[in-house]
Parts: sequence; C-alpha cells; structure tokens
Amino acid sequence: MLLADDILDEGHTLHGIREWCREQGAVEVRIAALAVKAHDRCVEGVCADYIGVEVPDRYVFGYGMDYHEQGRNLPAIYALK
Ligand SMILES: O=P(O)(O)OC[C@H]1O[C@H](OP(=O)(O)OP(=O)(O)O)[C@H](O)[C@@H]1O
Ligand code: HPA
Repeated sequence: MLLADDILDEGHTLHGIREWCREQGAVEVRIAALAVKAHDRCVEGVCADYIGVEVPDRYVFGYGMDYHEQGRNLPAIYALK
C-alpha cells in the first residue's frame, strides 16, 4: 500500500494512518510525500520512502498546502518567515 500526502512534518498524521492500514491487514505500507520538513521532531519510525522535495523547518504553503485554508492553489511552495 502506498500512502501519499502533501507534507510529512512531525509524522503524527501518517503514523496514525499507517497504523490503521496495518490493523486492516496491509502487509507493506510505504509513504510518499511531496514535501518533507527537515527537523528531528518526527515520530520515531516514520519517514518517507519517496520524497518530492525537502523543505526547511518553517511553515510552508502552496502547491496544495494551506496557510489557514489559504494558498493551496499557489503554483509553488512558499515558506513563512
Ligand atoms: O506530519 P504532520 O505533523 O502530521 O503534519 C502533516 C499533515 O498536516 C496537514 O494536514 P491537516 O490535517 O492540517 O489538513 P490539510 O491536509 O487539509 O491541510 C498535512 O496535509 C499533512 O497531512
Ligand atoms: O508546514 C506545513 N504547511 C502546511 N501544512 C502543514 N501541516 C503540517 N505542517 C505543515
């Protein structure tokens, strides 16, 4: 099974979904993330098998990612200062 998400930040979302998939009987669950945030706060054991781009440890938005529900349709990835 391949889980695809826009961003892997602290990993809580994908960790929870992966656990659910495993409980349902998934034998192998891989993770693809458009963006992976560079920091050491990720849930242990959660990492992306397929990475689009590594982003800095700042809030990013655009290309599907929102900032307070704004900016998802921006044609590039931006970071807050
Ligand atoms: O790695 P994490 O720290 O769990 O963060 C990443 C998750 O947070 C965002 O989802 P959110 O629930 O904010 O909703 P959205 O997809 O509608 O933006 C994002 O889309 C990822 O799914
Ligand atoms: O930096 C981010 N941007 C958009 N959504 C997010 N969800 C967790 N971190 C982020």
